[in-house]
Amino acid sequence: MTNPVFVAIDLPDLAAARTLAAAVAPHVGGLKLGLEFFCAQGPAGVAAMAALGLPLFLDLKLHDIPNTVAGALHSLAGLAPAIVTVHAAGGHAMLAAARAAAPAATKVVAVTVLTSLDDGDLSAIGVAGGTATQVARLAALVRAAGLDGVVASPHETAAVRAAWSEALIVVPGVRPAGSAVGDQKRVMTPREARAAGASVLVIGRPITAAADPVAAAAAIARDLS
Ligand SMILES: O=C(O)c1cc(=O)[nH]c(=O)n1[C@@H]1O[C@H](COP(=O)(O)O)[C@@H](O)[C@H]1O
Repeated sequence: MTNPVFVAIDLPDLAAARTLAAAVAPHVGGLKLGLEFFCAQGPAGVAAMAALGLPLFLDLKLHDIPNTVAGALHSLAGLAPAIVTVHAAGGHAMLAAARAAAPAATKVVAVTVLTSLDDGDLSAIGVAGGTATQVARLAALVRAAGLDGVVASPHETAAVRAAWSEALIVVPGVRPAGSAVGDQKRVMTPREARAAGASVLVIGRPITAAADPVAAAAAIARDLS
């Protein structure tokens, strides 16, 4: 079975990112590059990381009017990432435009409710009903717009899987027992998240901030095998 872990290389420096990614590569299934790396290194940096040969998840969480999101995806097309992210809250037209603009081989997934938010945070931005209800609502919207899947926390993964069996469910908020939760609010262990139905586990600091990142990645891979 393929390793479901995409390690989040949240670093601004290309040399450091390459060194870390190359070291943990034997123990992960892919690399995730997000805003910290992209804002510092841009598409050229992404291409340099792609040269390491692992599947690449480009997490830019695009959220704008449909024309702009489509344009951003056209601009990224040469990178041909395995997965890209947009925000589900951008609405049906934006989601459909994103899918249409991305290369066919790129999976487009939409972030539902960030794993750093809880029910109180949602209420503070005017969303009533809690995280589970909001994730279910947005996952249905994402599916109707023709996307490949969603980003959701481990807490909502089983419900999304039950409602949408073929979805690519990308799951951050993953914490091996004993690792610091940090700014994440809806978390589970790697095994629990996979058992709930996750397709991809996004894991950053429990690997990258560990005293021994290679040992941390290897331990997670062993635990999942
Ligand atoms: O889209 C994401 O990858 C994402 C969505 C979400 O709701 N929560 C979330 O943490 N992420 C990303 O997943 C990674 C989690 O990193 P750690 O908290 O260090 O494991 C970060 O790169 C976040 O940008």
